[in-house]
Order: sequence, then structure tokens, then C-alpha cells
Amino acid sequence: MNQETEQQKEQLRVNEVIDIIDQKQAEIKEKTGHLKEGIIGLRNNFWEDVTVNMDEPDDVIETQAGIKQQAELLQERERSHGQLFNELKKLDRLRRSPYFGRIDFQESGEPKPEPIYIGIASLMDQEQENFLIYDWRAPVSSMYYDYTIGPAAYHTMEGQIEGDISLKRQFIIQNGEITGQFDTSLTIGDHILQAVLGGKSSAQMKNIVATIQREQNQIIRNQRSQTLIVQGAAGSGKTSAALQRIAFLLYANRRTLQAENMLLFSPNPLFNSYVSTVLPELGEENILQTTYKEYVEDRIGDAFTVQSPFEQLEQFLLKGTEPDDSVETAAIQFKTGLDFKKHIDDFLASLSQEGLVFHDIVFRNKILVSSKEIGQYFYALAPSILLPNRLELVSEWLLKKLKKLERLEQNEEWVRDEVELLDKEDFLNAYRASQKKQAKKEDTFNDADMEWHILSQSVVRKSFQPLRSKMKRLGFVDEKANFRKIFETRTQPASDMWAHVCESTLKALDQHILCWEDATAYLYFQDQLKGKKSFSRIRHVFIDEAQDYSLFQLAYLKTLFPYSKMTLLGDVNQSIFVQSSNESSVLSDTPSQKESLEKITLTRSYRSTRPIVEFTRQLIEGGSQIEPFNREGSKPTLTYADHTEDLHQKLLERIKSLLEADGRQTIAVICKTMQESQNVHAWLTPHLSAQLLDQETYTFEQGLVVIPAYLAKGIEFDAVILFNVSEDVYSRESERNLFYTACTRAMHELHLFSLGKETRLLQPAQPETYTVIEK
Ligand SMILES: Nc1ncnc2c1ncn2[C@@H]1O[C@H](COP(=O)(O)OP(=O)(O)OP(=O)(O)O)[C@@H](O)[C@H]1O
Repeated sequence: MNQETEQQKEQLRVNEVIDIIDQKQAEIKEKTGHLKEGIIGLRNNFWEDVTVNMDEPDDVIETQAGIKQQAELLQERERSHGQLFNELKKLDRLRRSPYFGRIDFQESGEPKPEPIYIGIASLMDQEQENFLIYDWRAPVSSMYYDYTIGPAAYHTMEGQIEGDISLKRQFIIQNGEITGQFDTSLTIGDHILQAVLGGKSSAQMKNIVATIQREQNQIIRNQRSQTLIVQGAAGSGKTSAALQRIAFLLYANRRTLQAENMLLFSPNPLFNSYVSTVLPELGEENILQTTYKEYVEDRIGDAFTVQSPFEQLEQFLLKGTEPDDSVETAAIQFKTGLDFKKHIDDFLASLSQEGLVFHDIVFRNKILVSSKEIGQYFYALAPSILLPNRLELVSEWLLKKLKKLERLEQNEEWVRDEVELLDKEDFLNAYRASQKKQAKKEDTFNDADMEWHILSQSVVRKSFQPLRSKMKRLGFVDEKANFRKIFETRTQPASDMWAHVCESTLKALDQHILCWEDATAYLYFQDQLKGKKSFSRIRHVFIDEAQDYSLFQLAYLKTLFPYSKMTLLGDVNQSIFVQSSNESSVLSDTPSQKESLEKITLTRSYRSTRPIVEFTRQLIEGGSQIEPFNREGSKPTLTYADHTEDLHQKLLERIKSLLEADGRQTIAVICKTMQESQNVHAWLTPHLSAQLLDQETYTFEQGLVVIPAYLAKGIEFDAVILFNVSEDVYSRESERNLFYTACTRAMHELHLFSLGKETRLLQPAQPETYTVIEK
């Protein structure tokens, strides 16, 4: 049969499926209409349908039961309405594009092949007997991504099913019309992927459900590993695979796993909004998202001013010296490594014996319980009891003590004064309470004494309240002083670097500043000391840009999510923070056999055109392993400028021509630092409208943006311009990853500008891989 008639046949099937979708939608609309009326009726008549009688205790119980029953009925209807509403939305999505793939699979032992159509959700026929569309996450659909024509297999709960694929077809269906249809012998043919990757970018990430590649499918469907580590080249689809994986896990474990049980750590708030439309497009709710910085700031509250990681990086980038050599860098690397964690563990162990610092418990300038007394009580407890448990016992002891002290306090002068200042209503309440007590013969005071007693008791109680809650929060432990002590013991480990660590950390702490590299140590220390509830509801944690987390941070996150599986995605070549420049990373380590840990490496890059990947991969060690996807485009350019005015002029010309060129929807001028970005933005503004993106930016629009390289992580643009890649700006080897990260943000075009001689980081690039634009 020729291609045309085959497509007509497929179009007929699409039409039939759409008819069924229409029927299903009509039925649901009718049902939701009735349900809605029912819900409105139930809400309006809620109180009429319940008999309210509060006369006798039995009546109260009956009334409560009636209200509960009515509320449950309403809730049940509302839930059903919500489900039907979601079903309608799903059908809407399917109606536009019912499916994107088909395989004809003949199971071993079956007489003939069966066509399996794959889309973003399942659809049954009217009799609810046969699948018209299989959800892309269904076990059978995995073959679409994993196999070409020939023998194939998939896993089910009952075991492996084997057979043969005789046809593999891809569709592009828009508004119910097949606009493209390709039979393919490749895993997922290049046609559609070419079309998708050649498209324009937007300020939101797209889902890749129709073109998931085999190696990405392994990440998406992995259910065995406790920890899954993905090391992938820039643009290899790590983030895309992570989001598809979330959708997959929600589907495969729909009875036990909800969106609220999953948490994504992303690099910055901008990234959060960039990926926020992918899951809803796939019919799933967004999972919880945060950044590590946000978590740290939330926890530290106003105890300290926490330096942000971006500020730390900015300061380093603005410095002229090579940070790798400095004591300061060595100190940061030490503090973010596992040796420092061990140092803290040892210190905690010593605190179990002696040295823990407590606050005095002070009330109205009077020491109620001295820190010394607390220390004596604490160290009299059995050392075998864990520190947090011992502190809980101290808290109980202190609360009891406070209770006694509260009673004594009632006779103080200040209480008498305060009672006199109370208003009428307080007296009335106290009188009523005293009557009740008298009635129950709880006390033998006369009315007036009783009233006075009740009032002074309540005044003291209220004044003691903050103390009581402080005791419950273990606020009698002097958190800061204890943390400070780590840096007061200068002998261990003995080195210049450690002396520097002690001096600089104590200086910052005294100014109530917590440097970024100290923040994790501080939280870890407090959690180990005082005990911290872990996030037991979270079952799966995703960490994107994992190369930017220190080993200490990752170890700390493990303690926070002990019941979670973890997926870490990153690229060692894009690690940009000082802490990670010298350290071995989880991404580069070989997994140990002990843990249920698996590592997947992605080397194919999809974001950029072939010429851009061929250029950028030379910039990093081991880059030759990165395979470009076969998509043509123009070579990157390097334009020289003689002086600032010349640079501005040439840049402006380039931006204008990009803006005029058809289809370039997002253009980024990437600078090295925030300071440079601000300058460029200020200079550009009179000429063109551009958005300056900083660490607080939550969204960006299509058009022209100016952004420092470290905030462009994870994001991509149609065209990227590197403002000034001169030797003066990128002069250090340690900036290679940052430079590489900036260049790899480009999808279709990459333009570098250099004021004078270009950076040494460009030396490995072969001249034929880019076009030089002189003068
Ligand atoms: N299988 C695929 N089908 C279609 N597009 C894909 C596929 N895989 C990746 N892409 C596209 O490639 C681009 C890069 O993907 P993504 O951002 O997920 O990569 P990444 O590995 O996280 O990159 P980086 O580390 O540089 O941030 C995106 O535009 C994404 O849509």
C-alpha cells in the first residue's frame, strides 16, 4: 500500500478515536452537570439535612455524627467532580493529538501482530475492553522507546513478555489532523527529533514524550536503584529525562506516590519557573520544588545573615588571582568536604563527654536556672543516651522546674501590680473560674482569694509562656557558642589552612554572618546535636545540577531524607562553584557495590546544532566523547573589537540582526559576572529593551535578556552572545567550566565577542570550528 493511502487509513482511525473522545466528553459533561447540581444542592441545604440538637450529651454526639456524614457525602461528590474534571482535561489534550507512535507487536505464541498506539494518556473503547491508546508510561509502551523492528520484550508484573515488532511508526498530529507520518527502523527516527530540535525555544521547557531516546528511557523507567546518578553532557536531556521520570514514577506507583511525596532541588528560582509547565502538559501535578539556598535560608531564619552562593561566586570571579592556589579556596574546599563532616562528628562525640554550652534561663533579669546547673544535670545523665535524647530529658526537667518556679513567682510584687492593671473582663472570667472550682470543691480559698489566685496564676503563666516554648525547642542550648567552639580548637587539624579557617570563620560569626560554605556545616551540627525531624513524607528527591553540590551538602541531604530514593543529575564539566573545583564528585566516582546505586552516562547532546557542539566540546577535557545530534547550523563566531565603543557597536549590530532574523525568539547576552551584566544592561537600555536576570528573578520573557553565566545554568536560548571573552576577563583556568557552561546554552547560534586578545580558554578550539570576524 502506498504512503498516501496508508496515511488516509491512519487518519480514519484518528477520526474514529476522536469520535469516541467526543462521546466520552459528552457523557462526562452530563455527569459533571448532575454532580455539580448535587454539590450546589448539598451545600445550600447542608444545615437543613442535619438535625441539630445540643440539649443532651447523646444529642450532641448524634448531631456531630450527622454533620460528619453530611460533610463526607459532600467531600465524596467534590472528589468525584474533581476526577471527572481531570478526565475531561485529559480528553481535551488527547483530542488535539491522540497519539504520537505506533508499534505492531506480535507476542510469542499469538497468531498475529497487534497494533499498539502510544500517546500521553490511555484511552479505552466504549465497551472498556480494548485500549485505543496506551499511555506512554504503560509497560508495553517501553518497547516503542527501546527497540527497532525485530525481536523485542517488555516487563510486566507477571514477568517478561517477548515477541517481535513488525512496524514502528511516528505521527505528528495537530488538531486531529495527521500532518506527518514516518515509518522508521531507528529507535526513534531522526525526522521528528530533527523537527523538534530545530524549533524555536521559549521561556518554558518542553516535554520530550514523543521523542524520548533509548538511553534517556533507562533513566526515566529505572525503579530498582535507591540512588540513580546521571552524568550527562550539556544539553543531553538530563533535566528533560528527570521531568519525564517524575511523570513516569507518579504513573507507575499511582497508589502509593503523589506529587507531594516528591521534591526537586533546582539551581535557582528562574529554573523553577522554566520547568513548571512540563508536568501539567503531561497531565500531572507539579511536585514540590525548592533550591538548596532557599532551604538553608528558611532554616537559619534570622539567627545569621547567610551569604548566598552566588555572592560567594561573584566575589571570586571579580578577584584577579587564581583561586585554586589560595588558602581561602583550600579552606572552602575543606569545609565543604567529608573530612570536615568527620571533624564535626568527632567534635559532637567529644560533646557527649564534656563542653556543651548552655544558656542561663533568665526571667525578668533573674537567673532561674544557671547554665552551669543545666550542664551538671546534662552530664549526670548516662553518656550512652544520644545527645538529642539527653537534651529532651533536660527539657523535661527544666519544664518541671519552671512549673515550680512559676508558683513561687506568683507572690512577687510585679505580679500584684499587673493583676491590678487587668481589665474588667479578666476579673469576670476569673470570678467564673473560681465559682466552678468552688463548686467542684477543688480549693478551700474564699471567693476573693480564689479570684486573686486565679488572676496571678494567669499573669505568671502568660509571662512564662515564651520560656516554656523555648525549653520545648531546646532553646537552652547555646547553638552559636557550640558551633563557634569547633573553630576555637585550633590544634586539630593542624595546618595553615585550618588556622585560616578558624580565624576567618570566627570573625564572620562574630559579625553574625554565616558564609555559604559554613551554612551546611551549621545545620548539620545543629541537627545532630538537637535532633531534627526528617522529611518523612518525601519518598523521592531529585537534585538537578548535582555537580554544584559539595559532598558535605549531599551527605547532609541524605540525613534529611532518609526514606527517600534519590535521583542526582549533573555534569562534572559544568561545576562552577569554588567548593567543587578540586574535589571528587559523586558524578565522577565509580559507584560502590554496597549501595543500591546506579550510574548512567549520557554523551549525546541535543540542545545545540552540530557546529556548536563541535566547537564547545573542544573546550573541556574528555569532550571528544560528546556526540552532537545531527542538526546543521552556522559555525560559532568570534568577533574582535579594538576598544569598548567598537565592542558596543559590533554587539548592537549583531543583536539587531538577530532580532530581525525570523524565528530567533530568545537571545541571551551572557556575561561573566552580575556586575558586568548590570553594566551591559545599563548600556543597552537606551538602544533596546532587554531584561536583566538576577538571582531573585523568577521568570523571564521571550526576547532579549542579559544574564551572568552562573544563573544561566540549565536554561537555553535560541541565540547566545558572550559579551567579552577577552583574556582579561576569562583569565583563569578555574573559569573553564563557567565559560563552557555559558557557550553550551546556545541552541542555534553562538557569537563570542572579545575586546582585544581572546581568552586562553579558547586555545583548544581548532580554527576551522569557528568563524573569526576581524575588525
Ligand atoms: N529526546 C529528546 N527529544 C527532544 N528534545 C530533547 C530530547 N532530549 C533533550 N532534548 C532537548 O534538548 C535540550 C536540552 O535538554 P535538557 O535541558 O534536558 O539537557 P540537560 O542535560 O539538562 O542540559 P544542561 O546540563 O546543559 O542544562 C532541550 O531543549 C530538550 O528539549
